[in-house]
Amino acid sequence: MPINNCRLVTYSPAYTIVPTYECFNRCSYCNFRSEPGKSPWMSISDVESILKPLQSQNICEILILSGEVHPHSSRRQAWFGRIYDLCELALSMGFLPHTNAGPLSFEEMQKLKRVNVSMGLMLEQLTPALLNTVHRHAPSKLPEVRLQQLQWAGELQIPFTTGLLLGIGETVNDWWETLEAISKLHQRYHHIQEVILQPHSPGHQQTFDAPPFDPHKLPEVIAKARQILPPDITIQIPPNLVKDNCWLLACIEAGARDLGGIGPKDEVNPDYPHVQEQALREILQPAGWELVARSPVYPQFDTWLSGELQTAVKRWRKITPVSLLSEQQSRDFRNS
Ligand SMILES: O=c1nc2n(C[C@H](O)[C@H](O)[C@H](O)CO)c3cc(O)ccc3cc-2c(=O)[nH]1
Ligand SMILES: C[C@H]1O[C@@H](n2cnc3c(N)ncnc32)[C@H](O)[C@@H]1O
Ligand code: MET
Ligand code: SF4
Repeated sequence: MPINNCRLVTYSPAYTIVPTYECFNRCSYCNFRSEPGKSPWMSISDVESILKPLQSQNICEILILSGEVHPHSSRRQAWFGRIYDLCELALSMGFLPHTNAGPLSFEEMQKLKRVNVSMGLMLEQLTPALLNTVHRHAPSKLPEVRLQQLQWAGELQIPFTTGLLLGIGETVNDWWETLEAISKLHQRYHHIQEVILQPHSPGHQQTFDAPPFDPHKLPEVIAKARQILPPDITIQIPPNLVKDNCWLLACIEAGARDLGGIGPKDEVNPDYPHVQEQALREILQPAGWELVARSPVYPQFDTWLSGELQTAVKRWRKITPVSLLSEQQSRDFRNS
């Protein structure tokens, strides 16, 4: 089949490191957090022994996903320092780090840019109504704090991942408003590489008593998001949270083109095992979609990275057929 007619869907071969599960926020849908002081922090040598055997496994991304220490806590500096050191270690071992550790100060973001090829933070939903419900005890989820992160990422030229958590008590109109806000910031800074549309998926620990987001609604949300978002932003959906294969395909037909980081465990949704590469291929191929590995930084952002990071990324570009990806992106762009 000529390359032009390939229909491509990407994913990032990834492994997740959790510096700590402790978090001063209590989002009521969370199945990840533990109480402050109750989760030991990962040491550099712990992580080194985890990463060593992964070096021969074609895993490119190390996702650093963390619970949060309060910005005014006396432990904040040590927490941040640990995250920085873990990123530096992963990089020195040949991996490409992507960090989502909640909201950071401008200076913290500036420092982490040196050791991350991209970073991320979900907007969840911008409506302040959630501050009385799921986010009542989660100061990090203040809409203005989250939007500020996206703006700083733009100012600092950090390739950025953001997204919406669907089904946490928001209205349909709230989806479009949150997507419009992402769109607006991207038009100013051109820094958003992907938007995750994440269906709320109840787990064993959460106190928020609501059903999973109805997967039948997802294709419709994706189609409208595709209209609102600029064409150079990729829409990502997590395949482990869209159980039915037909609906996964419907999401792709509706405009999703990426399946996110895939590794041995989804730390955020531990009750929903990641669907592995081969199984995904078997769902996609009969419908004419080819699954392709990508790196955690999209090729159009390579020039925003330091020389050292660019060298690390180039090693992976040799194995990932990015020429195919750029081809698809420009095609999607033309068709939009
Ligand atoms: O396995 C997961 N990966 C998650 N990732 C990883 C993500 O799929 C990749 O790190 C990016 O696509 C970069 O390759 C996130 C990254 C972010 O920046 C923000 C939110 C998430 C959420 C999840 C998640 O719930 N589960
Ligand atoms: C890392 C991201 O994971 C998402 N997240 C947190 N809890 C859940 C859940 N129960 N179901 C789906 N996604 C969740 C949030 O959007 C957070 O920002
Ligand atoms: N605590 C961060 C956030 O909510 C990232 C991990 S959430 C499980 O944004
Ligand atoms: S979702 Fe993130 S911020 Fe909220 S409690 Fe869980 S770890 Fe903390």
